[in-house]
Amino acid sequence: MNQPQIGTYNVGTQLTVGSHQVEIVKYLTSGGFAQVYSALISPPDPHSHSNIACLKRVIVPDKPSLNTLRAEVDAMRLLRNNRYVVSYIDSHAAKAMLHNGSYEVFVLMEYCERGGLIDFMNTRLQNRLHEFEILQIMSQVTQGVAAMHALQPPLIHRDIKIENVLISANNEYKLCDFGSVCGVIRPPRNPQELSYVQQDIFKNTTAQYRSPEMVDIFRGLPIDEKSDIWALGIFLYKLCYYTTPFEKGGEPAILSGHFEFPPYPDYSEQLRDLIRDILVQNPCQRPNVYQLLKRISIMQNVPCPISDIQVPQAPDSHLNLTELHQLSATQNIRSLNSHSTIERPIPNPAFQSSMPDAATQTLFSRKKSQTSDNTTLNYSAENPQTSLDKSESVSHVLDPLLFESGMSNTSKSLNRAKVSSTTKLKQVIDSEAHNFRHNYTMNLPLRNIIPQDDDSSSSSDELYPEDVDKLEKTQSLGSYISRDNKKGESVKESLTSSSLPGSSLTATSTKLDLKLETLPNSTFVNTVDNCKNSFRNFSKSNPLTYDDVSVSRQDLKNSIRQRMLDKLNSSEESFNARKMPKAKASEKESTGKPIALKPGISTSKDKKAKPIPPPKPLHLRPKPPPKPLFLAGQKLSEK
Ligand SMILES: Nc1ncnc2c1ncn2[C@@H]1O[C@H](COP(=O)(O)OP(=O)(O)OP(=O)(O)O)[C@@H](O)[C@H]1O
Repeated sequence: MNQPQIGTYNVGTQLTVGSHQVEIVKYLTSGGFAQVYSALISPPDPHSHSNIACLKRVIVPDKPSLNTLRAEVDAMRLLRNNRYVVSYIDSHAAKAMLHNGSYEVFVLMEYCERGGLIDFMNTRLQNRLHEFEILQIMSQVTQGVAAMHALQPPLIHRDIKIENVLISANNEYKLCDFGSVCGVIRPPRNPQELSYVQQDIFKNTTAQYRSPEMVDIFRGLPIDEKSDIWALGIFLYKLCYYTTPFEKGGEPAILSGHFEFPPYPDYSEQLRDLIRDILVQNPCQRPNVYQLLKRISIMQNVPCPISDIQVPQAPDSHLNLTELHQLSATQNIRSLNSHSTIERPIPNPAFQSSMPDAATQTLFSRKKSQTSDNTTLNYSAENPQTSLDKSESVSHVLDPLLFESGMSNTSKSLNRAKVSSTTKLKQVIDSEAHNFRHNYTMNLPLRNIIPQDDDSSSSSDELYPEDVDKLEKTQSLGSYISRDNKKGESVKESLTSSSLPGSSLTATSTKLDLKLETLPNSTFVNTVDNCKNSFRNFSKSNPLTYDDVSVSRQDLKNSIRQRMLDKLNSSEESFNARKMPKAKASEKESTGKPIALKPGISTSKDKKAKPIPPPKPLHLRPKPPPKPLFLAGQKLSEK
C-alpha cells in the first residue's frame, strides 16, 4: 500500500473520530503507512481516563487495503484494555476527497508518551540494557502476546519485533501494530495454497524474525503461537545484543538454527539458556507463552503474572486462510458466527480482567512490504563466540528439572516432583496440541483458497457503521454522514495480485526436512500411542500432581486431560478408518458414523450433508491428474 503524499494537520485542527471530538496537539511522525499525532479527545478515554490520545491517520488507496486496516482495528478492539497492548479508543473511515477511490481512516488509541522501544534502545547504545531491564521488557511484552494466545481461537501477532513495542508515560512496554495478525494457518496442501501462504508470510512478517516453519513451508508445519514464540526469542536476543541472531546467516542460518552469542554484554547463562530454549527448530519443543513467562518470572524472582490455563485447540476451531481472507474482506459478523469451522475468539478466563467486550472478530492480511529490520541499531562486536549445542538446548526444554533450575526460594519450597511432573504434563499437552493441530489441520481442506465475494451488509463494526462508499463529506476531514445503507460492493483479492515485496533473505535451497506426503502413518499412530501412554503414566504415577491447586483448577486440568484423551481416541479411530478399504469406509459413512478426514474432502457443514453417490464403474472413472511436482518431492522453484 503506497502512502500518497498528503499534508499534515496543523496544531489545533478539529476532527470528529467516531464518537470523539479531537483536537490535534502535535504531529509526531509518519510511519510506513500513517501520519501519527498526539491529540486531545473528548470525552476522555474511559479506560485510562486520559483526554490525550494518539491519532493515526492513514490514506488507503482502495477497498482491500481498507479491509486490511479494518482487520487491524478489530484485533486492537479484541485486545482493548490489556495493560501491555496499546489500547484502542475509537476509529472512523471515510472516502477521501483528495484521492479518487481512496479512503481516509482515523484510529484513536492510547498515547504512548515515551515513544518506541527502538528509540529507548538507541539512547542506550553505549550503556547497554541491564539484565533486569531486559527481563522487565520481555515480561511485559510476553504478557501482551499471552493475551492474544489466550483467545479462543488464538490470534497470532506474526510481527513481534522491537519496532512494534511502545512505552507509555508510566514506563509500561506495550505491543502495537496488529496489521499482520491472523489465526492459526494450517500447512498448505497444494501448489496454489503454498504460493499463497508464502506470499502472505512475505507480506506480513519481518525477515529476521521469521521462524523456521515460516521460512520453509515445506516442513508442513502450521504457523501458530509457536511462531510468535520464536519471534519473542529473536526479540529477546536483540534486547540483549542489539542485533538479531541470524542477521548474517539469513534463511539458511534460521533453518539450521545455528547462532552465536556475542561476548559483550555479558548476560547470565540462564538468560542465554532461555534464548537457546526458545530458538529451537521444532515448534513443539519451544515453550508456550505461559512457560516462557514463568521462566522470566523465576529469573525476576516474582510470581508469574498470568494463570496457567492451557486448553488444547479443538481442530475445528482453526481458521484457515480462506476464512482469514473472507473475514478480512467481509467483516461479516453474521457469516462469521454461522460458519461451521470458526469460533469467535473469546477471552481465556485467565485474561478476562484485561480483556474487552468480545466485540468482533475479523482476520486479516496486510499488504505490507517488510524486507528487513530497519533498525538504526548496530552491533559490531567480533565473533569469538562459543557455538551452540542444540541437544543441550532441547534438553532444557524437555527436562523440567533444568527448566526449573532458576526457581526462586519461594518456588523451591514447592514439591519439586509435583512441579516437574506438572511441567512435563504441560509440555506433553502443549506438544500434542501442536501435533494435533498439525495432523488435523492437514486434513482440513482449504475449500477455496481464493477469497470469496463478500456481502458486507451486516457489519457491526464501529469503524464502519455504514458502508463508507455511501459516506459523504460534510464538514471537516473526518466528519461524514451516511446517505443510505446499501450493501457494500464485494471485495475480491486475487491470490497472486499482490506484489510480492523483495526480501533481504532469499528463497531457501535447504533440503526439506518433512514433507506432507512423507509423514508415515505409523508416525502418527506412534505419536498417538506415546501420548496416550504418557497421559496414562502420569495419571498413575502422579495422582497428586495437582494437589496444591484449587479443586476447580484440578477439575479443569482433568477435563483438559480427558479432552486430549478423547481427541487422541477419536484421531486414532479416524486413522483406522482411513486405513479401511474404500468400500468399508463408504459403508461407515452411510451409517452415519464418523469417517476419517481425507485430503480434498471438505469438513464444512454443507459438504457433510451431501449423500454419497454410488461408485462409478471402473471404466467410467477419470484418470487421476498427475501429482503436482512439489508433492513428488520437488519445490516449486525446481519446476
Ligand atoms: N500509540 C502511540 N503512541 C505514541 N507514538 C506512537 C503510537 N503509535 C505509533 N506511534 C509512533 O508512530 C510511529 C509509526 O507508527 P506505526 O508503526 O503504527 O505506523 P505504521 O504506518 O503502521 O508503520 P509501519 O507499519 O511501517 O511500522 C511509531 O514508530 C511510533 O513512534
